[in-house]
Amino acid sequence: MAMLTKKARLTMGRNVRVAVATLNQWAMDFQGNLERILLSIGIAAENGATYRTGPELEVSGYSCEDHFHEPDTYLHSWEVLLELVKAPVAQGMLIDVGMPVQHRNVTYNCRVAFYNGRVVLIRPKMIMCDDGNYRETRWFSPWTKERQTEDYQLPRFVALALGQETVPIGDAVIATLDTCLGYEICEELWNPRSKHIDMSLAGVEIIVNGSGSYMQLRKAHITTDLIRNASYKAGGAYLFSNLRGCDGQRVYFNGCSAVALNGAIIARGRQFALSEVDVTVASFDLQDVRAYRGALRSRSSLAASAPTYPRVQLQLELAASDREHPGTPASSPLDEWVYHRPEEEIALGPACWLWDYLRRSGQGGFFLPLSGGVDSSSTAIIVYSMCWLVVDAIEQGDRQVRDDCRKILADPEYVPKSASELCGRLLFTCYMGTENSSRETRQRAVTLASQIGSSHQDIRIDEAITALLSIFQRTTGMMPRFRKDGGCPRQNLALQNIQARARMVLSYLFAQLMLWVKQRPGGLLVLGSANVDEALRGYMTKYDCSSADVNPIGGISKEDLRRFLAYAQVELGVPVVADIVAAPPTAELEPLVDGAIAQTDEEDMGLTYKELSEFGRLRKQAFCGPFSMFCKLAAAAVADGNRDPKEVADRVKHFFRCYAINRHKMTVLTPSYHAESYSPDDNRFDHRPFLYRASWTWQFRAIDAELELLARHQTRAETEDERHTNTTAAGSGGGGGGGGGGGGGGDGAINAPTTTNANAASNALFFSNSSSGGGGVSVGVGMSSAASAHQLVHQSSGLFLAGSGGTGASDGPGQLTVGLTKSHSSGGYSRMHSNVMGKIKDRTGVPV
Ligand SMILES: Nc1ncnc2c1ncn2[C@@H]1O[C@H](COP(=O)(O)OP(=O)(O)OC[C@H]2O[C@@H]([n+]3cccc(C(=O)O)c3)[C@H](O)[C@@H]2O)[C@@H](O)[C@H]1O
Ligand SMILES: Nc1ncnc2c1ncn2[C@@H]1O[C@H](COP(=O)(O)OP(=O)(O)OP(=O)(O)O)[C@@H](O)[C@H]1O
Ligand SMILES: NC(=O)CC[C@H](N)C(=O)O
Repeated sequence: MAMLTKKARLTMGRNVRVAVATLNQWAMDFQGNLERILLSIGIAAENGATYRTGPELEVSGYSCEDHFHEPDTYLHSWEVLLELVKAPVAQGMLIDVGMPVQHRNVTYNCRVAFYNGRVVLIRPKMIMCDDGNYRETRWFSPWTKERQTEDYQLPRFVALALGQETVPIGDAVIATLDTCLGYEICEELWNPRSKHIDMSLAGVEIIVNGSGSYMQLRKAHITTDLIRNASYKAGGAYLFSNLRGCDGQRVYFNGCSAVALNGAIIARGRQFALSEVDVTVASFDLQDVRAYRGALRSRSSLAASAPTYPRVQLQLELAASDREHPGTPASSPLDEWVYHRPEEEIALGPACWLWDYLRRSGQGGFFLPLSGGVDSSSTAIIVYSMCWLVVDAIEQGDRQVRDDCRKILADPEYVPKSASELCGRLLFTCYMGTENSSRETRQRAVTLASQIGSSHQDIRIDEAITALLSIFQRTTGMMPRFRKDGGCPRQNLALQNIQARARMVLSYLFAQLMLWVKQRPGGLLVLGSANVDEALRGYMTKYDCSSADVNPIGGISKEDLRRFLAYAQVELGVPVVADIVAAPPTAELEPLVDGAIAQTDEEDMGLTYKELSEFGRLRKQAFCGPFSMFCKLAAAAVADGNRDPKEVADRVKHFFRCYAINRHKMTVLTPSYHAESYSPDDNRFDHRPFLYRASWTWQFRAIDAELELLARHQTRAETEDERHTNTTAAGSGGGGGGGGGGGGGGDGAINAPTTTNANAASNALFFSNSSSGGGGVSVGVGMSSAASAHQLVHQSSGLFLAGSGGTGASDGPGQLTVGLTKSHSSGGYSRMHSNVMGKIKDRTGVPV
């Protein structure tokens, strides 16, 4: 007991209690943004925090874009800041907010810190983000004067109200009486020269990151890994605060605000949620930072010579409340952070984004043309998932969600009874059959609607199509015919497209009037449901039902949608999904043959959805033109021995031809939720021309030359192979191929070939990861004779093996990463292909 008391006394007075806010802000909504920031400050105060931080550009909203060129945006941001500085709830706490600031005619993306009625520091972002959907340098300049500050002249109305003329702006940190705090704004963490490194070496103990990081499938682990690693290597506390939700653009900000201490996450917020304000509070002992850093000897010797930072001195103790009311326990490291699987991310992310879109658009619900196929069914189920989230939030007492729901439904007393009951009010689905529609799809649509509770209609649209065609016939005297009736491809296609487009026209009619029919005010948003692969290939009719108001699945691949549906079948209880997934995707625009579907998407496209995903990733993530895409795929095909390079060439050419012909469709793609890193959305994410020479003459010629070269290599290899086989048979007796893999012994052992594959002779290297020795490697080459590692390295112009013998690596000891480059005398190509563990990933964590 005596021991305990002593220990408690020793740890008293050094615990800092901090709050990181997750806010669902809205670009240009200064009123709403102010209210949400104030609410977060209030919650931080209630929880005893002495410091509150929030997301990037939280005052104006992140996605103001060209509004950042408008002086009004800066004026209104300062007006909001003044309200915050003067707010009673903000007194006694160190607070910073993200907002745009103009200084000497240059605009910066800043954090503005204030304390007890004074603005104490403006820290501009020093490394901007221009990847993916980001375009920060279009509006902001980075602060480039390292470790320097200048005087910022506060706007007159702020200066007069606060009695303060200037504040330091620049690369400085804040020193309180008991610790030191510095800023690293969003991309500064993602950059190889992260700012936390120099700051932590200079003794900054708390690193604060206000972010605007958006969701992409399979990306959530990255921020957490970066934060954890930053605080693991540099020691100290890392406070990460992110936006969440749709703030007026195609992206969904990712939440996941967190606090890390010395390499462990000690508090975290949710990734997906409907609530507008979440505050994550954590306590940590400053002495733990000092102890951890002191024990890192290599860090200490670097820190001893690290240059210092300008420090803004504040007469404030961050641990004051702990000293005054001792006994607050420090937060413990959390158990492992469990990430949502991609199918869960699809169930939650687009659902939350749709909710924000719906409530902020002022519309009364959604209208969805439901075909009973994978795409429109996924869209319907995402709306259903949204209804689950809404019901859950209301049950948890979220008044904002309840009020938004009542406003959308124009029913001031409404309380939802269940997700499907709410879905019946919010979602209007419609099957629009023609004589080409099958009984099965119609039935699936009806069943799905009944299982999720949507308000469903089943209509025939043949009359409309006949009417449109008769106008054409009356005018031209000609009537197009389907292929099966002797029509040419042009006629066949025109007859398909008229059905698809008529659906779009009818969709807008129903969307506008269905609430009138139900005697509710307002209209419905039309939902589109073309997936990312169809867009990439252009397998869709321009201005058909793929043209809508918004599309929750436009950034998601068919493969991922299938996974999502399998998940929804079980988790959301929609049994009909099993039939929907099992059915072959079809447009049902050509006549049925004996009542059965005669047209399938994959046959029509000449490509499978799986191939489209692969091509899409290579085009966008690996930045492949036709030639290097062919080289990569041909190398893989040769290595696997399962496909002829000529066939690969044909498919790559077909893909690029279709892509080029249809790229113009991307210019009118329905705005969709950004989810996939290979999205072809040309609004922001994938900037390309929309008028191409579709024959790709130069590029395809290069493919043909490479094909020829491969064929020559193959013939030579086969001849050599034959010669070696004969020699071996004549009595050498040693080293022949065909041994099993994995024979690596001690560290770095490189063994004899493990595989025989005549096809692979000139191209393929096989690596296997030894489990028997740390970092043991066995290498096999597709030649039947024994070859030494020396030879291998010699034959390939570059061969990289990275073996880790460390313990505790996520894939266990002996993990390997292998890259191979090989030059051909004819101009050369390179590959990064043989990745044993399948672990080569792009920046977003997607295997490439
Ligand atoms: N470079 C360019 N810039 C701007 N516009 C360009 C253009 N090239 C052609 N155009 C115009 O584009 C139009 C042709 O495009 P569009 O009318 O869409 O027609 P189109 O692409 O020829 O045909 C539609 C395609 O989608 C398939 N489809 C239809 C319906 C449903 C589904 C499904 O998802 O299951 C698939 C159908 O089998 C066919 O392959 C023409 O008006 C043409 O003049
Ligand atoms: N019979 C139909 N009834 C209602 N809507 C339809 C019908 N056929 C197509 N649509 C709408 O047009 C969109 C594009 O049609 P398409 O034939 O390309 O379907 P898809 O992209 O394969 O999607 P799905 O998997 O939903 O059939 C569909 O997602 C759907 O919203
Ligand atoms: N706003 C930013 O600086 C974005 C940083 C980072 N690349 C991300 O995706 O989160």
